[in-house]
Amino acid sequence: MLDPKAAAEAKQAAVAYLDWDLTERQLCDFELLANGGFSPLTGFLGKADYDRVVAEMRLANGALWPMPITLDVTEAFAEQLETGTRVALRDPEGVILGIITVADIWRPDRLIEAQQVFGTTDLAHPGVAYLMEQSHPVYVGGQIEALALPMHYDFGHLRLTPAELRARFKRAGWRRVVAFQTRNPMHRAHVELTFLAARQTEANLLIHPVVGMTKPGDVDHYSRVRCYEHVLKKYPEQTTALSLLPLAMRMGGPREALWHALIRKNYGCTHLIVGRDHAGPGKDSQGEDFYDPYAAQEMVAEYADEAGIEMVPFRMMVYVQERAGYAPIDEVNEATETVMNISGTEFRRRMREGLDIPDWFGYPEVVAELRRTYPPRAKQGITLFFTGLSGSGKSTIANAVMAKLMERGGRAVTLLDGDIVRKHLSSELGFSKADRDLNIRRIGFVAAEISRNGGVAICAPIAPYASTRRDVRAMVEAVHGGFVEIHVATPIEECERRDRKGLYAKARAGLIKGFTGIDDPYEVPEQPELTLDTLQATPEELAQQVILKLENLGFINLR
Ligand SMILES: Nc1ncnc2c1ncn2[C@@H]1O[C@H](COP(=O)(O)OS(=O)(=O)O)[C@@H](OP(=O)(O)O)[C@H]1O
Ligand SMILES: Nc1ncnc2c1ncn2[C@@H]1O[C@H](COP(=O)(O)OP(=O)(O)O)[C@@H](O)[C@H]1O
Repeated sequence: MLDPKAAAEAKQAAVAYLDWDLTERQLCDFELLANGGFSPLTGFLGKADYDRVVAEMRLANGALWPMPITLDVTEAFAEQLETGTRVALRDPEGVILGIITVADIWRPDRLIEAQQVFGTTDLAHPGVAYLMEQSHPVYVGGQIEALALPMHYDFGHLRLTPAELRARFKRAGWRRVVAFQTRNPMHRAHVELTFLAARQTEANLLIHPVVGMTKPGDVDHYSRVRCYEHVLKKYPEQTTALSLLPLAMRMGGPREALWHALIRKNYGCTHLIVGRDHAGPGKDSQGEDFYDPYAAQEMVAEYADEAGIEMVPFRMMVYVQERAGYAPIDEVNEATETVMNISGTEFRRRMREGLDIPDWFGYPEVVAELRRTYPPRAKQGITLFFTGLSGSGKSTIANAVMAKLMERGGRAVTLLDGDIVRKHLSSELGFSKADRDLNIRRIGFVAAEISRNGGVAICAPIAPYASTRRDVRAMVEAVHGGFVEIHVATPIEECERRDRKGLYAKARAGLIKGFTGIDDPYEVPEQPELTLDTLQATPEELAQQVILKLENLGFINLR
């Protein structure tokens, strides 16, 4: 980090530089480059460092470093760069955080990078998927000058930098510190295993959860940190600390575990707990593990001397009924003792369905916290997404469903009818594919916000393209809302016969071009939650079908 005077001068000079808006991942990487968490790195990797890191887990000078930390940019941006160009790196609000002096510009072979770093090119691996689908094609390497650390307004008191944490350990006389890495909420088993690890290594304990980017679908960090704060109270204050790590994980298994060890060393730790399948990416597209579950432990143990930090293997802790307490699984006699455990998948299922979580598994405060964040379906926000041809009956049925939901009460209901949206939100848009897609994405954005806050969004556009509908589903599900796609499957002949607005006649006469179903496509939904036949039932009956489907899916509780 530059001192305040130098930073002010650098900021002045940066007015003349090119600007790059850091992506979410780059922002995380920048923070650890700037605060020393990624020491010995002092910038985004250049070509020679990158090549050797990818091939051998070492920088060009031989220092151990397993993960490529690169600044990926677009082709258009790269065209403006040459060696020596200085670029201002900005956060999403436009604040200049640092300056990179470009040393290398190259186009990496991302298949080779994926294969070497993750051992696979399978897109089911989140690290590979990010590399292939989200990262930009050109890499830029160079030293950075950091002017400021990214601003965080949440949990500021828990975000200690490496220097701050080391100083804290020093003040407290903590010479041995074992770090616990996690991206999940902590329950009793985690507390027991960290206790055990700290006791066995005669070390103090740092709970060091990742709050940068973790695996897509993980519990968001706000909720997790509130859980960690509850859990912290279970530990003796004198020997336990909690601090948040703004790392962007790659889910890279063994390489990632070694990377975690080097980072924890920078944060002043002497030991790292490495679990079974540490930083594991989940299952591959064949349903198999990507890595041997113990490869991460072996990797960290192998390089422990060079990394300057010891590996503490995490032993799976299970609840033993006869002991009314936890024990490492390898110390249990399964012939005479009853072992109990709830897997992560089973835990999530119980939360989703509002089922009981026993006290032996979770702390009631933590479970209550997670229930607030992940309400059961009957309390979740939902998006009802009607799709179908013009005149198929979307608005009519949507209005009837809205009335029935309002009559029940409970959730706030918002109707985003095609016509209303076209008038207010998308008034400047026409009916080209690009305009229709943008229109639907806007509806999706609003619906996701409504669902995020526990309401019901009823959408009724034509939405003719399957991929756009899929994107909207993903937007809603990303904020833990329920998505219910309802195909109003009225045949075109019937829509045309009704021709409520006279538009089909105009389209047939060639007065409207690109009319859906006439000379513009409508992709029939392949797996909607519900298909409605308007030839066989009245709007009222169809609305009632929608209500029953919502009950069947658990989104409303008629009892
Ligand atoms: N070219 C063309 N194709 C289809 N529809 C047309 C077109 N031009 C105007 N309209 C009128 O616009 C309404 C459809 O708007 P949407 O926002 O639902 O369409 S889309 O989802 O963005 O494709 C649609 O309203 P609904 O009848 O309520 O579906 C039509 O009245
Ligand atoms: N079973 C039915 N369900 C829905 N609408 C029907 C049905 N039978 C006839 N209709 C008529 O079809 C027309 C559908 O128009 P609308 O709801 O505006 O469709 P969209 O919003 O899909 O363009 C209305 O005039 C409605 O009265």
